Amino acid sequence: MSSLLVQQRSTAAPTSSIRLASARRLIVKIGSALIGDAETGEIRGPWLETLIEDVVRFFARGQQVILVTSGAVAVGSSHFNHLDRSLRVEEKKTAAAMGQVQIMCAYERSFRRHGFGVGQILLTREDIDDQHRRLNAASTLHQLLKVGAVPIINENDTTATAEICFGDNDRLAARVAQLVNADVVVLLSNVDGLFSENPHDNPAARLVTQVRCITPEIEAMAGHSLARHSSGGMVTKLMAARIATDAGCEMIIARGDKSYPLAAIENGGPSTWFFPPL
Ligand SMILES: Nc1ncnc2c1ncn2[C@@H]1O[C@H](COP(=O)(O)OP(=O)(O)O)[C@@H](O)[C@H]1O
Ligand SMILES: N[C@@H](CCC(=O)OP(=O)(O)O)C(=O)O
Repeated sequence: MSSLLVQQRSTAAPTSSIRLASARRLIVKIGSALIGDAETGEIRGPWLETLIEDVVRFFARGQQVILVTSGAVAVGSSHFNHLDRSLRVEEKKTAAAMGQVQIMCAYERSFRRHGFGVGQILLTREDIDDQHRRLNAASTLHQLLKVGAVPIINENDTTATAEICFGDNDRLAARVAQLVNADVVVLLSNVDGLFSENPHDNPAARLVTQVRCITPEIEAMAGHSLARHSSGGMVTKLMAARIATDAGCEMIIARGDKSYPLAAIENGGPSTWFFPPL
């Protein structure tokens, strides 16, 4: 791998802090494994509270944050624990319908403690592809921010079919960034960032800290996910990076499962930054 692509963690620290603090509008995407406990599917309430404290701190500095959250299926699947097999499509949709209420209640309760309201927006790819629907979604997002409410987006898993679904919230987050001219997309995941190969397959894989061009060499590093309720692995994260950076937006992949995940990035924790083409 080119040495240009792999840089030391220490050089990223001040940059991450300044870059995140100077973003006017950020999209923060939360992967399924962060919000729902992998075993029980229960919402990781104490962790969520620390994420919300991070987000509230960003708003206090005059920044705007839009959340894109996964986890409806992971959390709602606990209602199907009696089935000793993976869920069928219609069961997943049902799990999503139930889990979505649970995760939104948790977000709402947590933000309310800090004096913030929330607004739920459920989208499919059609909603973003169609100009009228896209403009309606954008208008609602802007209005929510205007009244000081935090927009919380997920894919509309109930109505999405194979033809019209994103299937993963990585690309949805990037398309939302494009829609609202965000400066940075943060994908909070279960790994430190993009590695030279899947670190679960090879513990010696190296973290790529900066990507300035998504070359075939970079694409070849990305594999799929083994996690039960996750969708795209690194493959869809790279697709998201292409969408975001082509729209002039920076993108970060970082591990989000520890407390205060955004502060961790600002403090120079490991991550991969993708930059728009020069
Ligand atoms: N090159 C790679 N670098 C890092 N992770 C990789 C890579 N290739 C595949 N993966 C897998 O992608 C997973 C992250 O994607 P995913 O499980 O879909 O997360 P999320 O639920 O946050 O979207 C990692 O846990 C890892 O198993
Ligand atoms: N819309 C689905 C999320 C699908 C998805 O992208 O999951 P993930 O790969 O964990 O971000 C849900 O809420 O369960």
